[in-house]
Amino acid sequence: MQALIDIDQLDLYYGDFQALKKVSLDIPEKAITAFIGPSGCGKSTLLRTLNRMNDMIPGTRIEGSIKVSGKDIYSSDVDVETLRKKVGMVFQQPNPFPKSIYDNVAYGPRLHGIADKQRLDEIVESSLRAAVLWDEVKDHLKRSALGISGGQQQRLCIARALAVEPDVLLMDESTSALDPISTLKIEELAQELKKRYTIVMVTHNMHQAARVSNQTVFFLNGEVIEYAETEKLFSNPVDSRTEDYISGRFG
Ligand SMILES: Nc1ncnc2c1ncn2[C@@H]1O[C@H](COP(=O)(O)OP(=O)(O)OP(=O)(O)O)[C@@H](O)[C@H]1O
Repeated sequence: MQALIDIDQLDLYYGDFQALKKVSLDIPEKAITAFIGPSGCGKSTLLRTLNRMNDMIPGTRIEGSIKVSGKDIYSSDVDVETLRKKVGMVFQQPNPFPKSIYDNVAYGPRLHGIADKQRLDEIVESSLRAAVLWDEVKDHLKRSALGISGGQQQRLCIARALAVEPDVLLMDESTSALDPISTLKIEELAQELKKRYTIVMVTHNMHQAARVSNQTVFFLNGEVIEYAETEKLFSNPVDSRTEDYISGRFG
């Protein structure tokens, strides 16, 4: 598989505190890569660097490089809005806008200049279908997004991210606020989406990483300890710290 994201010797500092240390990873396209590790090991920090969400945190500094499709995303000529269109993100808590279901999905395309009603209708439908939500909401697209269930809201947030045709979908513990059935739906959805998108997910749930991902990266104190095919990492880890973590001895 070809690497879509190439992280090279990445250091990240919050002020004086170094949260990521010499992280180097190749993330393959059209597959699911899971980041696991104990609380505070830097999983979310690394995920945020991939679409420069960390730019919003004052005092953050990085060294090293991240390339997406061969292009350094921290180079001075990169337009961050364009990057975030390409590298979409879904958060831990579903965060639909206080707007209709339709307007949530149409929001990004409108922002990027699409005004034609028929074109927007098509995008809204195809995005909701891709997020496996269409059948549940198609008869009340004008209703508030805040009135649907948490699991539906999270799939709506995925549809909203897909509406701008990203290459990469970042999922930051996107099922941790959901019930088991909604979680399963998102996991099944991720399996479908990886046929078209590159997915990087942070999860606290090792079973989830083992169930859904193709590759798993284990982090400790801001460092990559082990990166392998998921099956291999969980069945035959090379590093004793990985083994201790996956067998529940710490974290
Ligand atoms: N905005 C910030 N300012 C200062 N330090 C931060 C900031 N965000 C995170 N950190 C620190 O950076 C380290 C990595 O945090 P991060 O949230 O990336 O870890 P994580 O592995 O995602 O943890 P969790 O699983 O608990 O979400 C932690 O020590 C954390 O306290």
